[in-house]
Amino acid sequence: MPDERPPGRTAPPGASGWAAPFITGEADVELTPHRLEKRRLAAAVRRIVDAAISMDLSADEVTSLADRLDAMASELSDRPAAAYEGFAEAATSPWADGFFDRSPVLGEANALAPPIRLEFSPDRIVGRVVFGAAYEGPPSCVHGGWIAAAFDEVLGAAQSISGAGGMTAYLKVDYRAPTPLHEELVFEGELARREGRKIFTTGRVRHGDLVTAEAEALFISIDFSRFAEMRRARGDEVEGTTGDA
Ligand SMILES: CCCCCCCC/C=C\CCCCCCCC(=O)SCCNC(=O)CCNC(=O)[C@H](O)C(C)(C)COP(=O)(O)OP(=O)(O)OC[C@H]1O[C@@H](n2cnc3c(N)ncnc32)[C@H](O)[C@@H]1OP(=O)(O)O
Repeated sequence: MPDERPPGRTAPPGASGWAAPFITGEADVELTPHRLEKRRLAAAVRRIVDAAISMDLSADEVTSLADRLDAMASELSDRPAAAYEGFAEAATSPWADGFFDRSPVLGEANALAPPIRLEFSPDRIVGRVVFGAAYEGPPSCVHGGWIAAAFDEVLGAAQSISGAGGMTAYLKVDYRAPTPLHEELVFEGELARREGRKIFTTGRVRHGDLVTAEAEALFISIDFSRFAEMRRARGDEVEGTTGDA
């Protein structure tokens, strides 16, 4: 089991495999005021993105808003990027900010993320989300690439039910019916089977009673020292390796 948890995170009674402590440990990471403010900042940026794509503005209003936001963006991009720790999906998440805050799909502190809210149970992962205007593909429908990204994440979480975790080898999506924007969607993911390093998962997304897409994905569990290598390549200082998945 990798030993990259922050100090103080403990596995709950009965947890097995490396994944369960990571997932259930999410709740142990303190929601500090700083972390909550990062989430609030991302939520504000998300609203700006939504408004920028949806609002009916005159040309002058567009120019005025673009000037103000452009100035703010310049101010921010002049600041150096902060170093962060972690790996893989956690790589997008510094430990201090919990496991998923920076995820591009789940991250409440990442304005790019819709975000999807995951619920973990021993046999199933459920992800709830409302995609806004910025995610439009066909008119008033969610872009298929975002549906695939959501499945990658939900099935990526479902793989951990196997007690191991790794990278997506393939992801197949069957789009059955248009998936609406601005409506609650419920993604589900389960472990189908594990054969050695191969972890097979299946899932679907529902809008009410209607299944709008189904998916299957294969994940290959990997030795987490490979994440340590990727982090070194990124320029992180990484001590030792992290053990097997
Ligand atoms: C990220 C991990 C986090 C885990 C966390 C879990 C809990 C957290 C909860 C929740 C949310 C987070 C969830 C996030 C999820 C997002 C994940 C992504 O989006 S990952 C980015 C996209 N994927 C890549 O970039 C992979 C790129 N590919 C590779 O690096 C390699 O190809 C890799 C690691 C997949 C396999 O390479 P090899 O060298 O380790 O192993 P070889 O020997 O090639 O394959 C092993 C076996 O698998 C089969 N295999 C490999 N790829 C296959 C394929 N595409 N189709 C069928 N079989 C395949 C092979 O034929 C082989 O089978 P035989 O042992 O010979 O029977």
